[in-house]
Amino acid sequence: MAGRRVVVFPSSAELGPVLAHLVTSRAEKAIASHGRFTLGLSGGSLVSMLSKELLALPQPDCSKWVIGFCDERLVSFDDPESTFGLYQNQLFPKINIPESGILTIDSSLPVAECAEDYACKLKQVFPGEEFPVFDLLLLGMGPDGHTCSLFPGHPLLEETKKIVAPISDSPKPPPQRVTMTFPVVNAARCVAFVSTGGSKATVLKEVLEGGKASPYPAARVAPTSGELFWLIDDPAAAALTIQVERPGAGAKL
Ligand SMILES: O=C(O)[C@H](O)[C@@H](O)[C@H](O)[C@H](O)COP(=O)(O)O
Repeated sequence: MAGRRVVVFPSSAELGPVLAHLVTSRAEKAIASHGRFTLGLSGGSLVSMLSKELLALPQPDCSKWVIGFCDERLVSFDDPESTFGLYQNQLFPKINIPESGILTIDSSLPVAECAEDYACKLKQVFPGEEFPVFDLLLLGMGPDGHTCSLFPGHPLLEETKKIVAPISDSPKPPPQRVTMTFPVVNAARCVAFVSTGGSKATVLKEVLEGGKASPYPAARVAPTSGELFWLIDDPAAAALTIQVERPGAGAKL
């Protein structure tokens, strides 16, 4: 791992622009080095924060972006629970990303087939790679320490072969989902968690300070050779005793 950076902001208002800059700077770097930018998105509060902040920037050229989903709920795209549906409402039509650059699940399939179908789509985009190497994955963390749809104590935490796995007993509804597995998450060139709010403070302390024995899935995110950022706000950081970065206005990561 290139080293973990825990970066604390007073609130989402200061965090958001730094997140947007992280995305566009990693996009520029990736396109310059290998001609495209592969980005994995998560749901939750990230959707509105990222959409708002990216749209506030001078329009980035997204024609060479390829977007996938770190996890997705098995519901139709017009269901308010669909992560793709939320981004489709708030972001995608407003940036110049080609439709072919958005890798969606086929929610009409049964969950196991849906996971296989999504894995095939990823393999086509990352031919020849045992595990897809995304340029940037944006992750959230639930108050139970889950990330993607990888929940505490679930057998999927031990998955080492599949790149995408089905889950039909998600403790958080909706129960049927597909999720990237840890080998994919940890193969990424850069992973950034975005976690805000006081409800995260206790679990965040366990995840960041609990060492290797931590039972929380988010603590297992440790890119093999990529960067790892935790972008958090003061309420989420309230219980931390480790050293953190507190960037000033206009900071760039
Ligand atoms: O599929 C889901 O259930 C959500 O996407 C979930 O995994 C989310 O990423 C975390 O709960 C963090 O959400 P917040 O950032 O909104 O706290």
